[in-house]
Amino acid sequence: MAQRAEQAQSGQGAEGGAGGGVGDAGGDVREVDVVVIGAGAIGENAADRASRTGLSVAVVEAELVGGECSYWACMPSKALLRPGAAVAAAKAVPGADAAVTGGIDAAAVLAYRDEIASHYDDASQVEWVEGAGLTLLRGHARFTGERELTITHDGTTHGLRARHAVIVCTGSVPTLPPVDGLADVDPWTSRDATSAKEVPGRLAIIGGGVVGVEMATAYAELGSQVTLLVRGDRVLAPAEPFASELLADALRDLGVELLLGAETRAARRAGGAVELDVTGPDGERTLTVDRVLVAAGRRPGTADLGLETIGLEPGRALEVDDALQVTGVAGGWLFACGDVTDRTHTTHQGKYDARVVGDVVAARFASGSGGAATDSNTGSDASSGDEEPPLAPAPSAEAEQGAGPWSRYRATADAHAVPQVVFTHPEVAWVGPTQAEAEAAGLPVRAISYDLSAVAGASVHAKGYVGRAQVLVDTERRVLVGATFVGPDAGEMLHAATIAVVGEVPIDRLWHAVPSYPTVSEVWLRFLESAGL
Ligand SMILES: Cc1cc2nc3c(=O)[nH]c(=O)nc-3n(C[C@H](O)[C@H](O)[C@H](O)COP(=O)(O)OP(=O)(O)OC[C@H]3O[C@@H](n4cnc5c(N)ncnc54)[C@H](O)[C@@H]3O)c2cc1C
Ligand SMILES: NC(=O)c1ccc[n+]([C@@H]2O[C@H](COP(=O)([O-])OP(=O)(O)OC[C@H]3O[C@@H](n4cnc5c(N)ncnc54)[C@H](O)[C@@H]3O)[C@@H](O)[C@H]2O)c1
Repeated sequence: MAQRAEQAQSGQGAEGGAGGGVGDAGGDVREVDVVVIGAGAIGENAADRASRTGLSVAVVEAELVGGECSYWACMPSKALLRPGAAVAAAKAVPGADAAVTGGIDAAAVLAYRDEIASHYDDASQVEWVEGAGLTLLRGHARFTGERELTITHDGTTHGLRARHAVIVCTGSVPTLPPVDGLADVDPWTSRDATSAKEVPGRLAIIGGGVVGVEMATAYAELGSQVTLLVRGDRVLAPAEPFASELLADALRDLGVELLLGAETRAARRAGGAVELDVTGPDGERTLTVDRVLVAAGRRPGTADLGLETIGLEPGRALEVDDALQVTGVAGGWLFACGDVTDRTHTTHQGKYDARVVGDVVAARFASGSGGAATDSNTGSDASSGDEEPPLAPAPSAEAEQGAGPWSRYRATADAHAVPQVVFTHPEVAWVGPTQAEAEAAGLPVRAISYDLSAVAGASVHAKGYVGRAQVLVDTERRVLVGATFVGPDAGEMLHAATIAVVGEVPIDRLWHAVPSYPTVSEVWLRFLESAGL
């Protein structure tokens, strides 16, 4: 590990990497085997895996190591959402409800959020990167040609050359919809909403996607009067329609004003407040709020990456194949994973792609000098000491060359079994296609739906439990292709479905997977009974 780091740091000498040609680098050029651009969760994992056959790997990061997920997305947003779920869970159990005597303490929630976001300090993640034997380079990376980059940090520019491969993991940035005057009212993006220091009295949210519904839930529970402006006819449009309906009811119960079919036309300041002109099914209306959160989607982080120097268009997503190699660039040296590919939009699926691309790079460009596996959480040697030998062999060029779907070298699940948990109250969790998507793809599916409140475990879990689940069965292959769960803690029920879908477990075999009594998971038994078993 240490050897890899040293090689990278002394690259301009020991590794024979000195020389010009790397943009405006002033002759100061490092050379490593592999460069990873972006040290978000995805870049960190790709770099760690890529280093497993002894390749020297440098990770370049312009902001905080850990990326969006750690400081401005998954972790802080869940910290804002968890208190509301915990209070609601206690209030739903007779006897326990008496213990809830006050409302949510917004200031304490924001302090808890800061703690979960490591107080916006990446020291522990830097320690992990260094412990894994990777070289961290602070700065903004830009391509200047094939496998060649410049890194700009604090006004100084250095060159960096990858001997074998570059993996782009630069994530995504929020989009600002073309609403007249919106940019002038200092709108919040998801970064501002997840790192806010105070709770606005009146909050308008533009966009009813994942960020919109999660932040509407969090801020309503923290005490804001929230208006959710949804362009389409339902919230959370990628989910099953029944999930959108249950979620819309829950948001209204929380006091969120839902404006469906709403188009925001213009925004302007009005004293200390903001006015929004909104057109909807009931005509025109002007909304006065204290803050506007824009949650209208994201675009890939490729605008300022020098893509034009390698024949790609800046601003566009990097298209990749199932080995995460960028298509449209010759030479087999460019890879990408995470949000920047537009192929995955969650941390867990991006990290799956990162494991695949890391193994592909480790196999294709193996230096033969290493081969020790590291634990991606600790950076420690997983194969040292008296431990049992690993059950899976280290990446190898031979294995990768013949690799097919569902091998560790191909991100096959991206097209079949992507799990998504939306941490609203109730949670909405699904894997695989929706019924409409499956039918559009020509799959012979039958949907089996069940009211979760009718399961014995639900009556114990919460009085007045509200939830519904649905599985999609391929009637020809007799396997599950998708599932959706809506209810308290529904996200915790999802992984069983993901395993059934990925494993293509026949429903006749699933019959033998007996859910424990009295858990809400007993719904699995009801599904199979409804299928005729
Ligand atoms: C509010 C919110 C909540 C979310 N909640 C969840 C959730 O609960 N669960 C979930 O699975 N997903 C969630 N997501 C999605 C998840 O955050 C992303 O899918 C994930 O962060 C993508 O990781 P990434 O590494 O591709 O990008 P990022 O995390 O954005 O990392 C990219 C890194 O690259 C760096 N970078 C960019 N350009 C350069 C450059 N030129 N040079 C050097 N460095 C550069 C950036 O500084 C950044 O650190 C959420 C997203 C949002 C917005
Ligand atoms: N729990 C999680 O896994 C989680 C949580 C938050 C975000 N994310 C990810 O982050 C990404 C970004 O989330 P997001 O919610 O910003 O994007 P999104 O694409 O999920 O939703 C954006 C929504 O905004 C709407 N929209 C676009 N322009 C609009 C306009 N002018 N007026 C009104 N509505 C408009 C779109 O129709 C869409 O419904 C997503 O890919 C999501 O998967 C994941």
